[in-house]
Amino acid sequence: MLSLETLTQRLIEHDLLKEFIYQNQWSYQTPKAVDTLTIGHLTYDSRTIQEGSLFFCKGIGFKQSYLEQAISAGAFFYVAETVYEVEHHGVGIIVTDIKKAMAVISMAFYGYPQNELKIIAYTGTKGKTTAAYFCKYIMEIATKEKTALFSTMETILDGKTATKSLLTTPESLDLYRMMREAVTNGMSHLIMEVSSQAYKTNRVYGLSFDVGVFLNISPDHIGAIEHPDFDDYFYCKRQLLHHSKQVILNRDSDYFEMLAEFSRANTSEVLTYGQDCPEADYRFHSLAGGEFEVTSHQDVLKVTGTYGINLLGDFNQGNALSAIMATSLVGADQQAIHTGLSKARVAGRMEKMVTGKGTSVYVDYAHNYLSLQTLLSFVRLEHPAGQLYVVIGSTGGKGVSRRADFGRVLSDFADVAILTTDDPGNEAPEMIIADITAALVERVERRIILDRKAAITFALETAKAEDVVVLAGKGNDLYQIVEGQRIPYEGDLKITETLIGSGY
Ligand SMILES: CC(=O)N[C@H]1[C@@H](OP(=O)(O)OP(=O)(O)OC[C@H]2O[C@@H](n3ccc(=O)[nH]c3=O)[C@H](O)[C@@H]2O)O[C@H](CO)[C@@H](O)[C@@H]1O[C@H](C)C(=O)N[C@@H](C)C(=O)N[C@H](CCC(=O)O)C(=O)O
Ligand SMILES: Nc1ncnc2c1ncn2[C@@H]1O[C@H](COP(=O)(O)OP(=O)(O)OP(=O)(O)O)[C@@H](O)[C@H]1O
Repeated sequence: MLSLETLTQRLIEHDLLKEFIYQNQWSYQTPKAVDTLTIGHLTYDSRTIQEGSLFFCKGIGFKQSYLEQAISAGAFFYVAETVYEVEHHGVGIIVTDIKKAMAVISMAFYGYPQNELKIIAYTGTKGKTTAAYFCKYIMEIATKEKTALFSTMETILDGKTATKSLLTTPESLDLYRMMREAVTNGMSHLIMEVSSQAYKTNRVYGLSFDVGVFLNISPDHIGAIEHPDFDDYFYCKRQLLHHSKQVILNRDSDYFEMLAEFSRANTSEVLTYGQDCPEADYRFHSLAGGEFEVTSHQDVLKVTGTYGINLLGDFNQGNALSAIMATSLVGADQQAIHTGLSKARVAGRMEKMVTGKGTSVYVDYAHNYLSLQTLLSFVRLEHPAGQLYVVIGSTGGKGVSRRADFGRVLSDFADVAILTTDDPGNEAPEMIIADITAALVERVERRIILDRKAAITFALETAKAEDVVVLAGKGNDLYQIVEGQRIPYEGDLKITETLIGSGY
């Protein structure tokens, strides 16, 4: 519940209020006749109105007819950036920025649940989900299942029940609604991923985190519906550093010095980590068998020692170290950290299988330059002999620059590129593939097989024992996005398991 009076105060504090419209009159003050009213429900979807709802008119695809539908379904309040010529007996609240206003109103409506949670927030081009899951496994033990999670893959509000997420970072209204639900469920901690889009579209406007972790940065998400250029992408991403009480930075990240400067401008609580990096506050060194050793000149967190994780790749050890530091900062002890990390699994990330004839097969969610480059260089090091087969496509409608990037990375590492379908959206997969092959050097053998299952089957059939097959891009996605629809897909993992089971 929220009184109209409080809502007005909050909007004024944030300099967001333009005017009220009530009975065709405008005013800057709350209209007298309604200033004692309270708001009992918020929504930005005209199909979910309740009697007396406040409706947010927001979004690129917004139409006046949605407001008309909302009013006729009983919305008494609407918030918008412009006055709409509609028949309305309720209150129009006109603001300068609808997404900021939605964030400010939502946090007030849900009673500032962020103040009742210790929040770890992750950003970076790659590794957010993996590191968030490392934290989740640790905090599950440390808090006895009182940790919520908002990740790209799943949302957990009661410490154990996972539902599929729609966005990496939810819209502000959903964010605060879910935080409140988590608090009501007894959660004390929250781990969340913060995308660059979340800052660009003010989903996290006004929100501060207890610990903010910046993993890495590399050009991505640049295109018509995301960021106009790298500068904008990087600017949005580094906003996390201004909104975190304590910051953890990866010394091995590009632009580290700049990130450190931004962080220090906001907080003196900056900790760094890195691989075999003497300047880092915490360093990790890879040992045999997937273990790694953490050392520090001054172990304020009391976390030095040897740890083991199930995920391959030294980059995942870096992700794990960031999780060790972040969870320690919010109260996890070393025992919980050890146990949590040893149990952690992240579906579709670095899952390795071996076929009957002995070919190693990796299923991994790598779907941009940084991740594919990291993945293939790791696989090359692990399997220096034999040919490297890569089954890969690229998404339609967004991240267009990834296609040429994939061509370049495949040129550097792959022997055989099997080009296939990966969420083509409204584009023809053949055209996406043509963009990839345009950047592919002659040396790399190529084969176009649009049906992804057939492409995987071909790779497993053709690769010899000493060869290695990488199935990149889809991770554990069980759908293909085609023309706005999620079409069910068996999944790279399941297909591979079935093929191996049937004698491959
Ligand atoms: C730019 C942006 O923030 N887009 C999100 C945003 O869209 P929008 O505000 O423009 O709204 P819209 O979908 O155009 O619809 C307009 C409004 O009409 C309403 N409506 C619609 C139909 C109707 O009958 N009645 C009605 O009221 C809708 O509820 C909506 O409020 O709000 C929608 C939910 O209301 C999201 O689905 C949508 O995500 C888009 C599709 C999306 O997928 N964005 C991606 C790029 C994204 O944000 N990705 C990042 C991860 C990227 C990374 O890895 O870094 C993420 O955080 O997920
Ligand atoms: N620290 C890292 N550096 C480079 N690549 C990484 C790192 N961590 C993970 N990856 C690669 O990126 C892929 C995706 O990992 P993950 O899902 O954790 O990242 P994400 O940041 O959540 O990605 P997205 O924004 O696409 O959801 C992994 O499958 C792996 O190939």
